[in-house]
Amino acid sequence: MYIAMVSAECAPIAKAGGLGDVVHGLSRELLALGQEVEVFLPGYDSLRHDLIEGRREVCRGLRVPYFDQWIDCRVDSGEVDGITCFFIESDSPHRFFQRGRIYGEADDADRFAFFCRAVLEFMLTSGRRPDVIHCHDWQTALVPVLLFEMYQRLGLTDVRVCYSLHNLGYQGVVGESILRQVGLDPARLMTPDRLQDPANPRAVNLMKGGIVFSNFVNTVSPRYAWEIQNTEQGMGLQGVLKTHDGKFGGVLNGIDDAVWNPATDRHIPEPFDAEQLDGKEANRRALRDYLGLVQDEKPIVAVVSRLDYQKGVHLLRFGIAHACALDCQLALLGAALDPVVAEQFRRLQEDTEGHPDCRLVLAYDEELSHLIYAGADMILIPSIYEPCGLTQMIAMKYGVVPIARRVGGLADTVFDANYSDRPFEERNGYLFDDLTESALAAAMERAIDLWRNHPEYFRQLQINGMRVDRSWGRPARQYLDIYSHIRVH
Ligand SMILES: Nc1ncnc2c1ncn2[C@@H]1O[C@H](COP(=O)(O)OP(=O)(O)O[C@H]2O[C@H](CO)[C@@H](O)[C@H](O)[C@H]2O)[C@@H](O)[C@H]1O
Repeated sequence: MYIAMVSAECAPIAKAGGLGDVVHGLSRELLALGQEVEVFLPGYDSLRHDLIEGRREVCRGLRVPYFDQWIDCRVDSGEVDGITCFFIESDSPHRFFQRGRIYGEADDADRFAFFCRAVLEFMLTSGRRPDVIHCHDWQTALVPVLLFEMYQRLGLTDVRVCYSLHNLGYQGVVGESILRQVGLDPARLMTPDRLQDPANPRAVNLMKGGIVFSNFVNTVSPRYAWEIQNTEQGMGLQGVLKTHDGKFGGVLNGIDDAVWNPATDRHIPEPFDAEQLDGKEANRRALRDYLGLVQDEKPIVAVVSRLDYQKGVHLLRFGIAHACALDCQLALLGAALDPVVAEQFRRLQEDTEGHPDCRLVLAYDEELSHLIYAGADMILIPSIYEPCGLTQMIAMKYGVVPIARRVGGLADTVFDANYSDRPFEERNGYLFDDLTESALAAAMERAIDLWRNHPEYFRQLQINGMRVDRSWGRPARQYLDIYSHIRVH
């Protein structure tokens, strides 16, 4: 089968968060299963060019319609970890993808709408006829709309679309001129059963369009699939997801075990695995040295997160203080896009400067994240909502015990040490329900108490988490079933 991944991110060359990991890990696994996979990305200037092999121009002067004009594009191809990627760059004063970063620009919707039209135009003119286009999140939601409203008639006849929702907090709600930009007719599409936003009848909801026009829609865990159909977590899209229930499901993400494997990880000083957990000790020491924490036998509580509303930033701030109050060591690695949140954490960083047991690194640093996972004992994940969450899965692979809120994919992967109905061998962390400081504090106290007073049980929790197969094998086969189900032949 020929699968075209269309995405705003692909790790490690263009990653802002978990979406990049998923596109990379799933594509690699599909290739390993003998499928033909190509990934289509914007040609950002911020791409990690050093990690792209054999980059070359494959198309110049691709005319992509834009309102009643067109913009010339250039398409390059290159290999990333054996995956063939195409990079679409616009040659116009808009400099859509020459902004030094992936997201956060005032015209993000225009940029990605343009990308959607450009990808289809490239497929059409280069003779590509994927069996399935797999799109991700709001940025690529216009692909199925354009395909069914326009490109099927132009020649992409038997192409079908699988659309994955990674985060309903970003739906792409914008003015209707976005439709005119890509050549679609607002009068036809601005209806309650198509692209009209459920809350604002004058606005377009791009994610809703992706849901309506795709052949199959999934989100990234079964629990989040249920939550977004049945609770406020749907953020206004509950109705449309219910309407399209027959083509909707949850597929739990995997993690790439070539990247996230403590036995082979090149970024950590001492390899270890579930059978040789003692190897973790050298990594704990290395982490303390790297961050300038004192070498003291205290539990290391970590945070590795985008510092975003979704991740429960107010509880993270409380958790940092509480870990210190409980005489633990604290290592935070986080980056904030929102200036208010960035300022809050910058102040916290200032306040904790020089503290022997507390270090906040406010940056995006992939390598340091490996060392933190390898050295930490526990990780805080107090998310307000969590479609799947890779952090807890990576952490557990490295013998880190998650302290997480019971939502979305966290509820599907973390099983409470004390209160789970699962056998002890499957329990691997601590959960809390209420979005309150006291609920987080109680879970932290249970975890820290076990670490201090029953180290042999704590070790067993670590091992339970490490033993679970979280590779892409199973999810990739589930996606293949979906693709086979929707493809034409
Ligand atoms: N400052 C930093 N430095 C280095 N690395 C950092 C970092 N901050 C975060 N990371 C890394 O980024 C990834 C985060 O993945 P998540 O799935 O937890 O979150 P995200 O919300 O971005 O993804 C969204 O999409 C994914 C994929 O579907 C869903 O799992 C998730 O629930 C949804 O919110 C992890 O690999 C983590 O190690």
